[in-house]
Amino acid sequence: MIQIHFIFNPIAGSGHHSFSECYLQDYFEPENYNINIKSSGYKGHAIKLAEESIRQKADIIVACGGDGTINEVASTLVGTTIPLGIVPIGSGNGLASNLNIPKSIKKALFVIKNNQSTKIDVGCLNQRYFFSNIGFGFTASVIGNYEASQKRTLPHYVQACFKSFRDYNRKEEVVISIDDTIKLVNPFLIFISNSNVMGYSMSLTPKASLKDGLLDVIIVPRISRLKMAFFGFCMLLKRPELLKEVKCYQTDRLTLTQKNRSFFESQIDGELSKIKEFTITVSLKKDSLNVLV
Ligand SMILES: Nc1ncnc2c1ncn2[C@@H]1O[C@H](COP(=O)(O)OP(=O)(O)OP(=O)(O)O)[C@@H](O)[C@H]1O
Repeated sequence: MIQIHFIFNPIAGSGHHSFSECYLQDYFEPENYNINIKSSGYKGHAIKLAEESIRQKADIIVACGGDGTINEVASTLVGTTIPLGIVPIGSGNGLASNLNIPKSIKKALFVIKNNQSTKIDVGCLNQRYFFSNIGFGFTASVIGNYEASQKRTLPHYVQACFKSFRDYNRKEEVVISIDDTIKLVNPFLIFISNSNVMGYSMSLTPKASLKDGLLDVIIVPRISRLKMAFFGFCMLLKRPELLKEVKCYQTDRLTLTQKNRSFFESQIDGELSKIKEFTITVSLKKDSLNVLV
């Protein structure tokens, strides 16, 4: 008997999805599968639910939600042999897009049933994991405004971008050490990605791969509002390098040190996070998560 656990975020995306045992039994027949459905009740709850599923000897754990839910569930599975299934019912669904997991729930369930897994790299920010991307500066500001809107839809994401475009004016100096290069930057944004999709099919790192053992890094220094608007346009074209100030790197490790503050305002897989450290190390664990694709 296969123990399959579904961890479902009821507020992900439109917030209109629900999963019943009866519905899932159409895909996972009761003769072969024991279905366990858990609903997360608050931010971070999916971590506890997934840890409980591991103790309950789940054979497959499925994250039903967006990149935030995937982050919570997958973080407990790094380094284990338990495969992660994904039903992408979030708003951005960056990781699922990179993995070509269909947005149709029915098709995503068939992918899980098919039981083909692949190993992907996992990003580490100090002690935390990320699977899609992390960002500082403007990208964290956008996520802050997006979360404040309390709605997880594309129009609210676009509104959050415009609000940050209008208001964002932070001055911070960060020392970045990548491979043998050390530089002091006053960034508009720093974006570090394992995946080639940010969410909503947009990308700042179209060449990133979940399997290449490398993180793709984009650093944009402080620029004028006109250039910010041009950069937004380049992002829609998936050609961020068209702005000449953009610096792109590929590496498996970098460190960021704040010059004047004792914390980093960041987004981790699309969730706002304040990191109370002067220095952070970002690295990669190669092939450390099994995902059903
Ligand atoms: N019952 C709940 N009430 C409030 N927040 C929740 C609840 N369950 C989970 N969360 C939180 O909701 C946040 C958003 O979830 P998730 O990322 O899955 O959806 P999304 O933002 O719509 O999708 P995406 O990240 O792909 O855009 C996560 O931080 C998660 O911890």
